[in-house]
Amino acid sequence: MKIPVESKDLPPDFEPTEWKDELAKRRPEQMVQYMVEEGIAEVPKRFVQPPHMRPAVGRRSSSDDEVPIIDMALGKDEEGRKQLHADIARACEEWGFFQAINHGVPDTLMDAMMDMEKKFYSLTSEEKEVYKKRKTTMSVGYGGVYDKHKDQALVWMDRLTVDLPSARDLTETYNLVIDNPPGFQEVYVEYGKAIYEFAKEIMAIISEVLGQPKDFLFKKIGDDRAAMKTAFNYYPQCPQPEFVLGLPPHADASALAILQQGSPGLEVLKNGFWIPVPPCSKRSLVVNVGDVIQMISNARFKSSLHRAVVTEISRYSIGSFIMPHREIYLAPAAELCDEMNPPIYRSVKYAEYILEYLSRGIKDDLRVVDLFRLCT
Ligand SMILES: O=C(O)CCC(=O)C(=O)O
Ligand SMILES: [Fe+2]
Repeated sequence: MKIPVESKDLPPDFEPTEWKDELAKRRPEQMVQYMVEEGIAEVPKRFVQPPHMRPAVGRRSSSDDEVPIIDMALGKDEEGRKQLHADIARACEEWGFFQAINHGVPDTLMDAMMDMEKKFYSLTSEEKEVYKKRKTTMSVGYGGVYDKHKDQALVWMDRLTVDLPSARDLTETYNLVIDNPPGFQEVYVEYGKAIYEFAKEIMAIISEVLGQPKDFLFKKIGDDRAAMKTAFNYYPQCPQPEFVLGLPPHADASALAILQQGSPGLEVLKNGFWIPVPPCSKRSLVVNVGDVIQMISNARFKSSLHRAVVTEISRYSIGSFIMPHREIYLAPAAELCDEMNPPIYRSVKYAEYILEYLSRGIKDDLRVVDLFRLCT
């Protein structure tokens, strides 16, 4: 199979995009996987979360309220489609999250991608380090995340991020090609396309739920200039999981996120409690609304805070983010606003939004969308 876009060195006058700060180029010995393989018995101080951030705080104990599970196969006939629309509307309004089953992404492709992720993390440190040195235009590469804010604890996670060449502005040709482990890129090209198609289907349904044509949301994020990147997250086993977080509470800056998880670890905040979202079947996909859809829908659909906790067992997840083109202006859609429902956000260029998102870190309760709220 042909790999569509080659990795190249960047020209000397190249201006990196705003996403460049998302992945931190940690030294090899600072990678979580490396530390764990060296056999540490205690979590280094830089990774210890302050008491109010630790995983046990605010975790829901009873289990009466669960993230909705939505059967995409309902959409096959007219009656079922109405039900599917109603289920997705409710999930996006109340939770901003749902788990999808019968979503159409082939089982074999999901398994193959997860196997490739595991193979990637089984490479030697030297082999993985190659991907820190390759230059790219987006936040793609290999490293840690959220390292920029010195007053915040480091996260117990290593990440490899790639982007889907067929879903991006082709003027940006410096994407990361993974040539080791062999076959990774080929599997990703197929997997990424299938996930992207699924995400477009969800956006079409959300558009119809909003009373708009199917391509409404996709057009709002730039049509063929929209992008998708995929993060291969690795949360190595932790000797003291009660002190750390794999990912601290955050809302996604994308339009949608689609997550494949190998084992439990994801939690979503609802009514002040952290609610675990374990995979509801071996190949379910978690779908969540990001800040972009919250803004376009004028907050009808919620981009909810979520986090990843770690355990004594290693965990892998694969998160794909559908994002507007950087030049797109985000704002509540005029079609969805009127006198009774005036826009609550001002318009902002997506590139500017990302700069804000990355400069804030995750220290406090501030939601980036709130920075663009209009005073009423
Ligand atoms: O791995 C997970 O469970 C969560 C990943 C996530 O929220 C993210 O990558 O933004
Ligand atoms: Fe997330």
